[in-house]
Amino acid sequence: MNQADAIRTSGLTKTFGDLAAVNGLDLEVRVGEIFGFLGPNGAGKSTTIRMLLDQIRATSGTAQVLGLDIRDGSLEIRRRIGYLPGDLALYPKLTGRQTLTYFARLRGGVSPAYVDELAERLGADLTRKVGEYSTGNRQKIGLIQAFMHKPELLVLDEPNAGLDPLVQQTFHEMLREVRDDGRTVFLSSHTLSEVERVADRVGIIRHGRLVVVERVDELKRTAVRRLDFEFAAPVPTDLFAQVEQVHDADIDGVHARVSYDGSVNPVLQAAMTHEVVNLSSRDADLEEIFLTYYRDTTTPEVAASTGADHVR
Ligand SMILES: Nc1ncnc2c1ncn2[C@@H]1O[C@H](COP(=O)(O)OP(=O)(O)OP(=O)(O)O)[C@@H](O)[C@H]1O
Repeated sequence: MNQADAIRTSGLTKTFGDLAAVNGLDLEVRVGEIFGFLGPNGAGKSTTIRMLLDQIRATSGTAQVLGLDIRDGSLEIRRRIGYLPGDLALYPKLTGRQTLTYFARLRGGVSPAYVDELAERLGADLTRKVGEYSTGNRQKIGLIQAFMHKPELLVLDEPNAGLDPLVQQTFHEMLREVRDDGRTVFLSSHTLSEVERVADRVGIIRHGRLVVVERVDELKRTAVRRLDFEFAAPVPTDLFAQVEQVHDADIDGVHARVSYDGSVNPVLQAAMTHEVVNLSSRDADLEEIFLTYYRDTTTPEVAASTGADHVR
């Protein structure tokens, strides 16, 4: 194992009956990076995390977290990481403060002053009973307990749930500080915009398989680009149908919005068969590349029966 890997999985697989929730996952998360684990609902993100934390057993494959085998080293792994589960269960009769004190006692080595600092930064109300909390405040308690012992690795399952934009900003600052400290963040999300803002690299998972791992800046560089045309007269709706580089062409009379990748020349050549009066291009948009990987929204079962499981 590479010393620089905080998480490494090899052929990690979990099946539930006929369903391969996670299918042959090969993943490397490096020490000191913020890694975004991105995929729509049901893609296999939580199942992966639960295997890494030994909450469920892999059907096959192996994995190490902080160099430790996920089965043999599970106790030490839990001690050394901070974890925010997707379905955080809290005792409703305790206040936020009592809840955090309880977690801190279980862990040991937590500075109360640091807990206060985190609570203040996130604007968490620790005085009320957890049962009376909003989703956002519950999430803040979950984040504080994950961060409070300054773990080497943070594993966060959908951490943004219920956080308002200002708190999200603070939370992202906290993630960057963890990275600047040489520690690692593994962040699962189905929201591209969240991951795009904060992650160094992303892995996109779909139907239990990793379809791409890439640096965010590189994804942006190679992402789908957009040209908006205005023509002198209405153009046929299939004007770009033969252009291989074109992903989508939305043509409405004299206006055409075209997304493409690769060379722009064939796109322009097709457009120039008509009189162009205006042309604007837009920067690469990660949302579009994300959609490229998710173009097929059919379920695995349907995809298997129609053979429509194409990832571009
Ligand atoms: N205990 C289980 N028994 C049966 N199927 C399960 C179980 N846990 C998860 N699954 C299925 O495995 C697939 C992956 O689920 P998982 O929760 O890992 O997805 P996810 O990417 O985390 O999505 P979400 O954001 O909705 O939590 C889904 O089809 C889910 O229904």
